Formats: sequence, C-alpha cells, structure tokens
Amino acid sequence: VKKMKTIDSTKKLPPGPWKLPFIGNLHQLVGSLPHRILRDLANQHGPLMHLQLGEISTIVVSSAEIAKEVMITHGIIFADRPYVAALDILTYGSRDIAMAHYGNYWRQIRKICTVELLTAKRVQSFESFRQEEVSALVKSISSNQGSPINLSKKIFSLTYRITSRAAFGNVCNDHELYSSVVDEIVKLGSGFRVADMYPSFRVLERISGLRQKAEALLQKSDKILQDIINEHRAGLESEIIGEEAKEDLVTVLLKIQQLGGLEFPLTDKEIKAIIWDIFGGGGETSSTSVDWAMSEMMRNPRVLKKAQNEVRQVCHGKGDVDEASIKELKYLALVIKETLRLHPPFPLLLPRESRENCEINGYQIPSKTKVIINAWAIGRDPKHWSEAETFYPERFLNSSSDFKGTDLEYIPFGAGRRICPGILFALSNIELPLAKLLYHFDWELPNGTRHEDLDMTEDFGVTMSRKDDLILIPTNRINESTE
Ligand code: HEM
Repeated sequence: VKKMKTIDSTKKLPPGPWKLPFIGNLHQLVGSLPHRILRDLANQHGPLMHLQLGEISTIVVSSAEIAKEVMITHGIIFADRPYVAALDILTYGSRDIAMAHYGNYWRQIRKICTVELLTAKRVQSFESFRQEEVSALVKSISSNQGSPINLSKKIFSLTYRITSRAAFGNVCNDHELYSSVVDEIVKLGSGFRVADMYPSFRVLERISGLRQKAEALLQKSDKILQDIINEHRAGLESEIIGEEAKEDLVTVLLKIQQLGGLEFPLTDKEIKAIIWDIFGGGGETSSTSVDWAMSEMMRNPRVLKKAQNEVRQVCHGKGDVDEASIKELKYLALVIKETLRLHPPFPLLLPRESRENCEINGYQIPSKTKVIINAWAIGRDPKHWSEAETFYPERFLNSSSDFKGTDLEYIPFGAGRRICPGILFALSNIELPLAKLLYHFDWELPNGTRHEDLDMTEDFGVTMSRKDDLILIPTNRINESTE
C-alpha cells in the first residue's frame, strides 16, 4: 500500500482521556455545559488535549500559551473552519465569511466586510438607528416602571431591530419571524450534533432530521432575505435610495455586486450568506452581553452604583446619553470588558481546523484536526487572573488586554486571521443600551431577591446566554435637577 506522506511516527498526539471504540470521548461530553466539561478535562490532561469525538480528531486548547501557538505562531495552518452540517446548508455551502474555507474566496469577502460593511465610519453612520431604538426601549420601560419587566427579551428584540435597520434600512416586516429563524439556526449549528461527529455517515444528517430541519429553515430565511434584496434592487434601479453616507448593508452589497470585477462574483446567494452572518454572529452575542453585564451589576451593587454615577455625571444636564459621551464612560468600558471575560458569548469561539500537519510543544497535530479553543476557560485561568471567578472591572485598569486578541489570555472576539470583524458594531450595540439603562433607571431584583442570590446559570448553546431570562424592576430616575 502506498503510504501518504503524513505524520512523524516518533511524535505523539497530545494527551487526552481514555477513548472508547467508535464513540471515542463523546460520552464524556454529556452532563454539563461543553466549556465546563472541557475545562475540567483539561485540568486533568493539560492545556493541549486530544479528544476523539466520533470520527472527528479534535484538539482542545485551554491556555493562553497554547492559544498563541495555534492562533498566531501557526496561524496560517489553523485558519480553516471545519464542516458543520446545518451551517453549511444554511450558508449556501459555506459562502458566508464565518464558515468559508480559508483561501481566496474567504479573503475577498472578509475584505468586503472589513473595508465596506463594518468599518468605524459605517458603524457610526447607524447611530441614529441605535438612538431611536434605544430611546423607544427606554420609553417602554418607563411606562412599566415599578413592576417587573423581562429585560432579556426586551434587549434581544432591541438588538435585532438595530441590526435589521443597519442591514435592511428598516425593521423588516418579517422581523419577528427572521429573528426566530436565526435563533433556531444558531441552535442547530452548535457543531456538537451527532451528525457532525460522523461526517462520513451523511445519512445521519437525514436520520437525525438535521438536514430536513436545516432545509426548512433555509427556505424560510431565504424567502425573507430574497424579498428584501429584490426590494432593494428595485429601489436602486429607480434611485430612490437614501444618502450614500447612510446606506444599509444590503445596498452596499448590491452596489458591489453591480460594480463587478471581482475574482468571485457576488451573487444573491453570497449576499444572503453574508447578511445571515451579520445576524447570526451579531444578534444574540451582543444582546447576551448586555444581559450578563446587567446581571453582574445587579449582583455587585458597588459596580452598579459606580457605573451609574459615571454616566449620570458625564451626561449631567443633557437629559439623555449621546454617543459622543460614550467615549468618556471609562468605567462602563471596564465593566463590559470584565463581562466578556467571565461570559464570552462564544465560550468556545468558532471551531478551527488544521490545514496541514503541525507540531506544537512536541506533539503532532495532523492535518484536518478540529480545534476547539476554550476562551471561557482561558479567561478564568487562575495562572493569569487573580481571583479569576470574581467580577472586578478594575482589574483591567492597568492591563494591556484589548479586544483585538493581542494578549491571548483575553480573547472573547478570537485572535489572529479569523478574529471577529464585528467588534465595533458589537460594542456600539452593547454600550449605548447599557449607558441608557443606567442613566434613566434605578434597578431592583423582584420578590425581594438578595443581590448575591441572583441566579447566574448558563444555558446550553453556541452562544452562552442566561438560562433564565433576567427579570428586573425599573424605577424612573428622579428628576436630575432635584438630585
Ligand atoms: C459581543 C459580540 C460578539 C462577539 C463576542 C463575537 C465573537 C466572535 C468570535 C469569537 C469569532 C471567531 C473568531 C476566531 O475564530 O478567532 C467571531 C467571528 C465572526 N464574527 Fe463576531 N462576535 C460578536 C459580534 C459580531 C457582530 C456584531 C458581527 C457583525 C456585524 C460579527 C461578525 C463576525 C463574523 C463575520 C465572523 C467570522 C470571521 C471569519 O471567520 O473570518 N460578530 N466573532
């Protein structure tokens, strides 16, 4: 038999727990949340650990040092993404940015994303949308003051409305439907589905109902997005679009499509796949961050008071929070950083895959190995973080950690070539709602719950949200001038 040029047989795979035939380590992944199970396993087997998940040879990265090797030093080798059945179906064959194979196509659309769609200028151009939507939220909360409100649901809907206006120019008629479709898709795409563990048994995608479910969702989301694209195209042809500075994302993409000259033409399929990334990557992640930040502040009244004092001081006499003031909210920025350390919306980032054989710390990582990076565990690593489990925003006061993945012990947005391109968009959707909620209202827990008893249980999913919705009682802030 002709042997392929493969692995140096003197080098071993990284250590890992004992494996069963056929299922490997799958049985070890049940019982708790994946990021917690994987952290506990890594505590026994090390920060570079090998797992066999069904057919999928997987390494799990659980320290900043190994993350640096994988995401930066050998960044090119680990810049690919593995096949995830449901997402592949829903992105028209991984034609979006997040799931696209590392190569020229990905490079082209990633560039469109960073140069056209998600630039600081573009994000800023959506300020009026954010202002209007958050003001409407404040108004609705204000009319319910004194009684418990489901803040989680309100924030979730707010983020979708803002994203919808940025992407489509308005809150689309099918807004509720689309956000529920995106929600379901994200659940299907966790990559921890049986069909994803046994890719050579494509039949499993059918038996498990995954393929049918994904195709039904695709049909729904495709219709909504295609209608929107058609409307925009008609608008472009009759030139009834708004001023250039305020173009929505679909319009920007259609203009690029019409301009042509790209190595890979941008058809409607690609546009739909990219728009789906904006919602899938940017919806629940941002709203869940606001949710966790409010939850942490409710558990830590000292932090709540300090953040509230800051925004009320900075915006004193203005009657509201404008985006220019946001830059001055230094403490709120620390609160957000600390929230993303303890509650990274993607605790396991998005999976990577190796494109060729590689050696790390003397261990062999074969080509096509799936790579899980446990950002949640890295952010709580007691070697790097003192009192790692404590919510303490001040820890970032003298720290060089930023959102750009420069320090690998802090990577809520990932690092290296595949780092999240939506950081500015995300932050703007987190900062303004938080600042306004703090500025306009005082907050209490319902039913006399003591702040230290607020339940912080996490839910299972690709994004790590609260298990139970956050229910709080708002009180309208008394008139500023009488304070
Ligand atoms: C708090 C909010 C967000 C968090 C925590 C977050 C986090 C992440 C993470 C961890 C990755 C994978 C990075 C890696 O593999 O190294 C990612 C990728 C991505 N994110 Fe975000 N994200 C957020 C919001 C957004 C928003 C608002 C958008 C778009 C408007 C967005 C668009 C994307 C895209 C397109 C990718 C794929 C990049 C690629 O594969 O080249 N994200 N994000």
